[in-house]
Amino acid sequence: MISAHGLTKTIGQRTLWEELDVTVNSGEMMAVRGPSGSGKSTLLNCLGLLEPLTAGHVLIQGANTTSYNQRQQRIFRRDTLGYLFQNYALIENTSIHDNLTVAGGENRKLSRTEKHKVYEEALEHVGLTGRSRDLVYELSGGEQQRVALARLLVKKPVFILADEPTGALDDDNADMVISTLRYLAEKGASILIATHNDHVESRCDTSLVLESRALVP
Ligand SMILES: Nc1ncnc2c1ncn2[C@@H]1O[C@H](COP(=O)(O)OP(=O)(O)OP(=O)(O)O)[C@@H](O)[C@H]1O
Repeated sequence: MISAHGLTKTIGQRTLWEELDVTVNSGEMMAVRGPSGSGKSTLLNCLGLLEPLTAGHVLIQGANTTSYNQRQQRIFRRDTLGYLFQNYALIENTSIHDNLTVAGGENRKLSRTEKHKVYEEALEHVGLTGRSRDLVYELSGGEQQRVALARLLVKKPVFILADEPTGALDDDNADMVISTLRYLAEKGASILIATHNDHVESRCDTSLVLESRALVP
């Protein structure tokens, strides 16, 4: 579960959002909506500890992540956080298999044989059975997003941030993204999805709408 209170982000003279409260229970998906520039990606980045909040605090599974030092942040990103991007964010010049090996999470403690089984199950789940030696840069966009989903299935993060994950995909691949995220929610994850897509929002449990805010004079 994520429970965040009083979130404020100011960049230069501009306050993107102020005194925001965000709660996503374990098992839930929340859509983050709002016009372009309203700060959806920035909110996700702040919750993922990729950039600092101006104010507010965040509890994830009861731990106050806002007070984490750099080492704790690294461990959080390695073990707790899963990220899904519009541009897939894979290591493009290597194989699908190699991209799964960097998934992190509890998985890294498994034996080689056990890992292989986990990878194959994840690839089967996203319709890429037997493709683990394929090179990422030779895959279509939809297939690359399936690899990114497989990486999440391998890692099983309890907190997932998805930034426009269906923005560049056709309907079938977009459905694959949402149904896989739903599967991960059913396994206990809390998920935030920044999206412009009404259909994606309709598949979420709750919505958070950010407003476009004018520049402070
Ligand atoms: N590091 C930064 N330095 C300066 N401005 C920034 C920085 N990060 C974000 N911004 C600005 O903050 C605003 C919000 O950006 P953000 O990408 O979070 O919006 P968004 O709602 O995700 O937009 P979109 O829907 O177009 O992806 C934008 O005007 C952006 O230019």
